[in-house]
Amino acid sequence: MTRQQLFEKIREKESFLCVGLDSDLSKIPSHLHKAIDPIFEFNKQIIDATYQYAIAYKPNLAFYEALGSKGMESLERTMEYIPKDIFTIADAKRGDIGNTSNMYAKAFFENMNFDSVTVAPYMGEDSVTPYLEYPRKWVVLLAATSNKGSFDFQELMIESTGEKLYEQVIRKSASWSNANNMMYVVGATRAESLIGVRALVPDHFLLIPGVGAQGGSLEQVCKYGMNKQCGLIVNSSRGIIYAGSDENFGAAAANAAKKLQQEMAAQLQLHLG
Ligand SMILES: O=C(O)c1cc(=O)[nH]c(=O)n1[C@@H]1O[C@H](COP(=O)(O)O)[C@@H](O)[C@H]1O
Repeated sequence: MTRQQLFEKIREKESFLCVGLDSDLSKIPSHLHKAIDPIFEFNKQIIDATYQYAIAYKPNLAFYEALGSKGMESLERTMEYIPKDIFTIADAKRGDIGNTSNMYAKAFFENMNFDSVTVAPYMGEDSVTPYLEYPRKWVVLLAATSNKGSFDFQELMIESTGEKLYEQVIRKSASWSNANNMMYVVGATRAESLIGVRALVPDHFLLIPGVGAQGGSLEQVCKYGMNKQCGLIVNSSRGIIYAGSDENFGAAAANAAKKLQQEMAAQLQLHLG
């Protein structure tokens, strides 16, 4: 999917909502355990319930890998089920030497047909560029993450440049070849960081996790992070998929997604008209 197609989808649906499929056997409603593939059954009903409000789905690989080959089958079925006009993010947070990254890129882009994959920048340019060689596919690079531990390294000041480490990550990676195929992760829990991020990458899309269960503010994220093409994909996982815990979980998820979508429509109106 191209940047323009993504923006058109956002306009059409008046939404920049990504539903995170962090689907956990211990949290899904108990009646689903009777199904042949409970995780797929759960995802299917979540997708049916939220599709009209969302522009993206983000399966978090940890939740599937934890279940071994059965989990990978659930993921494959889920990927087949997600409508083709929806942006997909493999939340895998990979990062390795170049020839291994080639294999990860093949796995996520060719084999599983994801539109994008989350990648950790710690190993530098040659660990990221293999993913960037795929036209219409995206790297979502971790920059300023939403968790408390993000302060351990990402906020460290680099004396020679006077910038924080995560700002260096963004500045440097934005100069790599095919960097147009890059998005950056910035946590909603640190919305004010978006001012500096936007100064570095005014046009790139940003993936913003951390609204909902982690308490980030959508309004603040839009105030500091929205650009002329919206430029934001805001994820909520637990706040949507576990909004309900019984047979009516689909309706509860739909309500939670609709509420966020309506807030997003108002923000799009406010900032883009
Ligand atoms: O890369 C991510 O998606 C991610 C980055 C980050 O900084 N913080 C973060 O929470 N995430 C992911 O976003 C999702 C957030 O889930 P909820 O807190 O339940 O909405 C999880 O799948 C996390 O792994």
